Amino acid sequence: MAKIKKASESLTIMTNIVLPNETNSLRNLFGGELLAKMDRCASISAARHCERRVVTASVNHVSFNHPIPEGGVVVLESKVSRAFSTSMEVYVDVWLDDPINQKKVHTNAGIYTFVAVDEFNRPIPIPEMIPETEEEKERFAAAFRRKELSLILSGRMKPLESVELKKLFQEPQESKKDKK
Ligand SMILES: CCCCCCCCCCCCCCCC(=O)SCCNC(=O)CCNC(=O)[C@H](O)C(C)(C)COP(=O)(O)OP(=O)(O)OC[C@H]1O[C@@H](n2cnc3c(N)ncnc32)[C@H](O)[C@@H]1OP(=O)(O)O
Repeated sequence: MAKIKKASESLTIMTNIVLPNETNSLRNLFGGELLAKMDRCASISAARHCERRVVTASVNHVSFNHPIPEGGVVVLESKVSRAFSTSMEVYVDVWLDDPINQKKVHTNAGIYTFVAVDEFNRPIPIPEMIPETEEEKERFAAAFRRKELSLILSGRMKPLESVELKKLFQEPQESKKDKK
């Protein structure tokens, strides 16, 4: 197995048409259906990166920005945004694609954490990941903060133990001097 992989090697694209049994009373794609599709897409990206079995450890963020109507073509695109020791963050973007008018609307984004596990479901080390594009680099840079936040929210880390997250709430030394 490669020790270092590119973000693009985990790219996974899933395209579906929204069927009536997947919709809510407004005849838009039901949120829970979308979450399941996002989890499936992201888990394939995670497995592609680490070439191992993976489990979902947390769903860190999902935004619902635009409804997806019955009959709509929904495109999910996921990639590993950062690999840690045994866990990895996966970013999922969702678009509503109108193939007739050739328009694409970004409807959702989700951030998932997966852990690679062995046959006894114990976490195992995964390859490092290198971001290449500007977007991959931005997502990579912010992923450590998000991991800390997720660990704090799940009770696995105390807020004061965080490194990157804490920096967001600390005033820069320069501005402190200015106030004196
Ligand atoms: C060759 C193969 C080809 C395959 C080809 C097919 C491809 C197609 C793939 C289909 C793949 C199916 C995908 C099913 C996806 C589900 O549906 S899985 C079902 C739902 N999930 C579960 O049941 C998981 C249940 N939880 C667990 O088993 C354990 O809690 C876990 C997640 C394994 C963690 O175990 P643990 O003993 O607590 O381990 P611990 O060392 O504390 O943490 C491990 C890592 O997770 C991180 N972590 C733990 N919790 C969190 C959290 N809340 N937030 C952030 N990070 C966290 C830790 O920080 C640590 O990270 P690293 O610093 O090591 O990177």
